[in-house]
Amino acid sequence: MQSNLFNNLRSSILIIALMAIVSIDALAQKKPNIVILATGGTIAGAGGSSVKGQYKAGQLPVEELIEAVPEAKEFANLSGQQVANIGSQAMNNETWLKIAKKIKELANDDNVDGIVITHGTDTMEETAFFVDLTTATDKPIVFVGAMRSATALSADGPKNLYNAIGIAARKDSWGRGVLVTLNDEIIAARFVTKTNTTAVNAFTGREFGILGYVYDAVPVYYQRTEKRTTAETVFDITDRTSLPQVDIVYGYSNTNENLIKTLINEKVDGIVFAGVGNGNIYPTAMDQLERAVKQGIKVVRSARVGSGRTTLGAEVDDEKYGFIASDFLNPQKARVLLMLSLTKTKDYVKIQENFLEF
Ligand SMILES: NC(=O)C[C@H](N)C(=O)O
Repeated sequence: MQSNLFNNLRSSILIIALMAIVSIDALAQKKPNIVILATGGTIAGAGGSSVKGQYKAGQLPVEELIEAVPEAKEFANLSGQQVANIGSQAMNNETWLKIAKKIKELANDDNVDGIVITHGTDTMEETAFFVDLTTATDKPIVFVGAMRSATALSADGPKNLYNAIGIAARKDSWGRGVLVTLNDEIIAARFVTKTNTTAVNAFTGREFGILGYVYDAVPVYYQRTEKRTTAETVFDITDRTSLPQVDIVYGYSNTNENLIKTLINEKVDGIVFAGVGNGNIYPTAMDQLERAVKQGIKVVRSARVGSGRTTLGAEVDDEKYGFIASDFLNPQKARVLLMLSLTKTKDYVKIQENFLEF
């Protein structure tokens, strides 16, 4: 009698244990839900010939991009949403806000484990940095593009997308800020920049390199950025319908100061000067930038050089003129940070702090 009771108890414990193991196993095998947000670009581009360079960006819908990587369904549940279908040379504030708001919504959705954004490469670094600074989440957000159109011979888009989905699907990618992947490399949105007009290895992180590689959709990381990204951001665009007007003026020998006069007349909110060398400025342009600051326009000194730091108060006395030094941000990225800074403050000291922290 007693041994019967003991046997019953033993078999029920066994059944419960077995059920627990089965459900833990099912949980472990649960595929992550990855959303692909498509915005256009060469990755969705199509042309008349597979061997001629001519094509049009932003032609294929997101469903076709997903159909090109059926292998990714082995490790992720995929769904797609079309936010835009443009060449990224046509990217604007309105679409930035649309993309950033959509990403924020998905990041707050418990059913979403990672987000992949297909985007043209021309302005990818700007959109990726904008999203990096406006999405408070630890979930993986991965930008991906291609240098060859979807109809080109040896198109790089499908492999890049397959890798991007793999990056977004892995727990290891959480809390690393917005990531960009092309050509098997993973680069932080904060540092990534396009440095080649046509090559498949068009992107680099300059002196900060890559965060890791992605082999057959499995990311391997070697470092992380110390800069404040995603979860550590202070910027929020949820309620915004527009952004401050910030323009870039390119520096060169004999810079035409009328370009700056025009911006002053237009009452822009900020000017990024892509200076020569360490952000240096032609004398008559300097006079106009001084005038701009006096009229309440925020001026950031960056550099046209392509690498290196634009340092505070080296050949230009920034404190005297109220200029902000861009540190390691290139002009187009300095523009993004100045725009977002201006949504929070007009204090140039605080804006300078942002350029050292973000
Ligand atoms: N490779 C590319 O994606 C270039 C294209 N013009 C774009 O930015 O949309």
